[in-house]
Amino acid sequence: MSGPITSRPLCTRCLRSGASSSVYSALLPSIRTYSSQPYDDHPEDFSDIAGELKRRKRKADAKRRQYGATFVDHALVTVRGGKGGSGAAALAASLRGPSSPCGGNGGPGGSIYVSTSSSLTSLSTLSKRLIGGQGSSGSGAFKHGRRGSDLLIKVPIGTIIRELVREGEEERTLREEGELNLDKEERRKRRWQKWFVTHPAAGGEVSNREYAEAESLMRREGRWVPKTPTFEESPPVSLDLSEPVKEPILLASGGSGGLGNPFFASPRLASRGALPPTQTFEFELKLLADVGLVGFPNAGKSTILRALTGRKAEVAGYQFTTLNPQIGVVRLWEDGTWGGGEGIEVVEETWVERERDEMARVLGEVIAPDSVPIPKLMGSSTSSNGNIDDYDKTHDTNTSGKVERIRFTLSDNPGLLPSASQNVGLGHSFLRSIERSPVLVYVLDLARPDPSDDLLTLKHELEAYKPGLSARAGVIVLNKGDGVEEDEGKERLESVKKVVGESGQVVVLSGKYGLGLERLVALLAERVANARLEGPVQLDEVPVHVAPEDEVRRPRKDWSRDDGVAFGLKRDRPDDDE
Ligand SMILES: Nc1nc2c(ncn2[C@@H]2O[C@H](COP(=O)(O)OP(=O)(O)OP(=O)(O)O)[C@@H](O)[C@H]2O)c(=O)[nH]1
Ligand SMILES: [Mg+2]
Repeated sequence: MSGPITSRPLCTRCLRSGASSSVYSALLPSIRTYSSQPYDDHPEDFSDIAGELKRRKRKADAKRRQYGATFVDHALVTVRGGKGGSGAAALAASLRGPSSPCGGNGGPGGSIYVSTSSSLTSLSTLSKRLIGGQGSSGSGAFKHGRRGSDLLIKVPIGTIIRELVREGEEERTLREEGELNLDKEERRKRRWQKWFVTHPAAGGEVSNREYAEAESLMRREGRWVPKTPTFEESPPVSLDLSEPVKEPILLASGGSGGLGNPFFASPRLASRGALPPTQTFEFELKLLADVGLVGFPNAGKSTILRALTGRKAEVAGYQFTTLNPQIGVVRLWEDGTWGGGEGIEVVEETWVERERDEMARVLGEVIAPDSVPIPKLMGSSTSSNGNIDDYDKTHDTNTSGKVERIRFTLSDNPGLLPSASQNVGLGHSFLRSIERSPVLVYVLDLARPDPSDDLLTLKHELEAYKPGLSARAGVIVLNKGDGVEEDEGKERLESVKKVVGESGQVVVLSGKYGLGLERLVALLAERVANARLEGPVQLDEVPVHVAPEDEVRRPRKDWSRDDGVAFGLKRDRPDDDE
C-alpha cells in the first residue's frame, strides 16, 4: 500500500510551483504526492513507484469489476402523476337556518415533465419510479386544497422516450373487480366507497340512492373518473429529444382534485381526488455529438478531448478511466485559430491536478502549473526549447473581435474492447452512443507495438455492430507521438497508412502536449461541415446481436498490454499482487 510520503526529495514534476521546496517539505506529511510518470529526478524512489503502480492497478481492477455500471443508456421508468386531494364534506353552522355545505375542493396532483440538460451524458440519474406530488385535501369554509408539486426529469440531449404501458384507474378497477369475482351490486358499492368521502358527523349511513345520484351528477358534469384512452384511441407518447428542449414537455398529468360537498348540495358527500394512469416509459440514450472518439482503453481519448475542448474529462494511466461519454465543444475562427474551454495547458493526469489544487487549498494561493519540457513530435522538424510558451500557438481562447467559422461537439467515449459488438465490456451501450455521430475518429496509441492491428480490430468491431459504421471514421489519430523513437514511429505510421489506404487521413499528434492538434481540428471541421450538408444521420433500427446471458458485460478473452496489465479479466479473478 502506498501511503503518505514523509521523507523524500521534492519531485519537480509532481509539484510544479514556484514556491520554495521548504514550504512543501513542511506540508509533505499531510499530502500524498505521486509522480505521473518520470521519476528521473530522483530514481531512488522505487518504493513509491511500486506503490503508485499498485494503487493504479487496484483502481483499474475496481473499474473493470464495475463494468461500466455508471453509464446507463437504457432505462424503464414507471411514471404516475400525483393523486388529486379529496374534496371536503363540511357544514357551516348557521344560527338562523339549517347548516349549509361548505367543503372546499381538493388540490390537483402534480404533473411530471421532462426536459434536457447539456451537462448530462448518462441516464443514471433517473429513478425507476416517479410519482408527482399529491394534492392536499380541501377543508371547511370553502378552503381548496393545494396543488401537488410537479416533477421535472432531466435527461441528456439525444434521449428517446417511448411509452410502453398505460393503465388508468378505470382499467385498474376493472382488473381488480375481475380478480375478486364481484357481482354487479358489490362492484357499485365498492366504487362508491372508493370514490366518495363522507362527513363523519353528518349523521347516518349514506344511502345507495344518495350515492347513485351523486355518481350520475358527476357523470353528467364529466367529473366521474374518465376512462384512460387506449393506445388505439390515443397513440403512445414518443419523443426524440435530439435538440435542447426550450419548454419542459408534459409526460404525465396529475389527477384532478376531488369535489367538495357544495357540488353535490349534500351535507355528507364529497368526492375523492383522481388517481392518474400509471405509465411505463422506455428511455434510451443515443448521444449526439458531431464527432465521436473511438479507441481502446488508455489510447488517450480523454486527453484529446481535454486538449481540444477543455472539458474536464478524467485522464489517468489505467484502463476504463472513462465510464460515461463526455462531450465538449471545439470552436474554429476565421483566422484559423481554434479553442474551447479553458485554453492552453499541458494535459496532466487528473490526480496531478487534484493534488495541485489540494496544495493550493492548503497554501491559500493559486499555484500555476510549472513549465514543462515539451518533447518533439515524431516526424516534426521543429525542435522545442521545452517551454509551455511554445505550446501550440493556434490554440486560442481569446474570442474578442473574432468571427467564428464553425463550432462542433466532440464526444469522448469509454474504451472499446475486442468483442464489444457482442456486448463485451461496455459493449452495446458504448456503440449505441456513437451511432449518431456523423464523423468518427479512431484514436490509436502509437506507443503500442502494432497500432495497425488495433485499427483492424476497431474497424471489425464497428462493422460487426452496424455495417457501414466504420466508414464514418475517416480520420485516424496516432496519439502519443511524443514518446516514440523516430524510426519505430515511422514504421508504425506506415503500417497504419497501409491499412487505411485511400479511405482516410492519418494524423500523428500528442494530446498530452498539444502537438499536431491544428491539423486534426482542420480535418474535423471540414468533415463536420460536409456531414452537416448531408443532413442528420439516419438511424435505422439495427438488429443487434444479443449475447447469451453469461457473456453479457463479461469479456471473453484476455487482451494483454505490453506491460502485462491485462484487459478483460474475469470478474472473480483474484488480484495477482495482493
Ligand atoms: N506521453 C503521452 N502520454 C499521453 C498522451 N495522451 C495521453 N497520454 C497518457 O495516456 C494515459 C491514458 O490517457 P487517457 O486520456 O485517460 O486515455 P483514454 O483513452 O481516455 O482511456 P480510457 O478512459 O480508459 O478509455 C494517461 O496517462 C495520459 O497522460 C500523449 O499524447 N503523450
Ligand atoms: Mg478516457
